[in-house]
Amino acid sequence: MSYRLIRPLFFALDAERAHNLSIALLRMMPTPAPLQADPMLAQTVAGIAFPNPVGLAAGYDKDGRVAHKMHGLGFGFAELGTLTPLAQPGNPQPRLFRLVEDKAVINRFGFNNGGQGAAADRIARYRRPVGEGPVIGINIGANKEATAAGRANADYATGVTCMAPLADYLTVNISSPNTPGLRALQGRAALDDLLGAVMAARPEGGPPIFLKVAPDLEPADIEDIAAACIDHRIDALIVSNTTITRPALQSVHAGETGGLSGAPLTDLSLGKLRDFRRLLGDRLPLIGVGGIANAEQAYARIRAGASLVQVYSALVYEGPYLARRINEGLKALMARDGVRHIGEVVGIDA
Ligand SMILES: Cc1cc2nc3c(=O)[nH]c(=O)nc-3n(C[C@H](O)[C@H](O)[C@H](O)COP(=O)(O)O)c2cc1C
Repeated sequence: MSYRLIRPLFFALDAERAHNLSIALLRMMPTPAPLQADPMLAQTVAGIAFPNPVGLAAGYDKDGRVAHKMHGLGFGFAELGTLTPLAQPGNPQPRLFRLVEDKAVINRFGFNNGGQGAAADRIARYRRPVGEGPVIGINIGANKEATAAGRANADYATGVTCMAPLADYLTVNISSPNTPGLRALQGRAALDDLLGAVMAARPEGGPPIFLKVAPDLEPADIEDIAAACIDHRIDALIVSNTTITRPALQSVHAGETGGLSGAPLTDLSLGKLRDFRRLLGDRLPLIGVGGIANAEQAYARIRAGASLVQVYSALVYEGPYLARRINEGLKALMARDGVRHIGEVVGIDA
């Protein structure tokens, strides 16, 4: 059935209920056969073979309930989480808002999740050895109390130890705006301590470590983060999380507190990706996320320096087959430009 017909039913529900319904529907879907690598789109990034460059961004499947089904919708990889060591309820509802006129979302979930232990048991049931199943990233964060008490680093180290055996890659998320104090970890001294703790916790032969940053960064922050990533041998940088800024918005929910994502984030995220690419060249793979809703935007992000892209908010507006459409569209754009493999255009417009 076309998503255009079902969308009004979802939009009639409160946004968090609609989200939970979509997860419930995916859980009922049989586990799909492995996705074949697409010869034009497949790439190896940070040592991982990605069948195509379009991934599911963190936050949709916080507890790892459906990450192993997303390749059935055309996603080349799925990032689950953010998971914290201990379960926590997150902020009071309502905490998720659709800004329909703006094709945007505001959320202030605050890392609601069932904790890493429960998720680890669940993921272990569907996890396949590297190369035999879907590419799964696990995004880790710190509990609210630990962050408030200045013990966030220990939580990240715990996350690495607990989740490394189950992940193709781990993402250190220091960029959610809904845990007070979390984004302060992006400062140079704090980041050095954090990344030191994370890399020390990574087991021998463990998965690559990615770092996910906010779009609300000054040029000096960007320089510090880039330098810290190189110093600590981070494997890839994800740019970006949601913004706490409010570009001109139409929707009645524009004034809600939280992180803004979707269409109003496109240019901001693209700009920050360019800034990182300018500093880093091809020394560190970049993953572009923020306001990507079609193949043209994905292609622009890749040409600006992203080896891979991720989407979340646009799924709300465009439906579950968005990844498949972006991949088809990417191939059409590449054929138009005489490009035979996606790797040829990474950073070509940087
Ligand atoms: C409802 C919602 C929840 C999110 N939760 C997380 C999260 O737990 N961890 C994280 O790293 N990013 C989270 N994000 C951020 C997304 O992964 C992504 O970086 C951001 O939304 C920009 O992409 P988009 O414009 O395609 O949505 C969340 C986004 C939304 C909309």
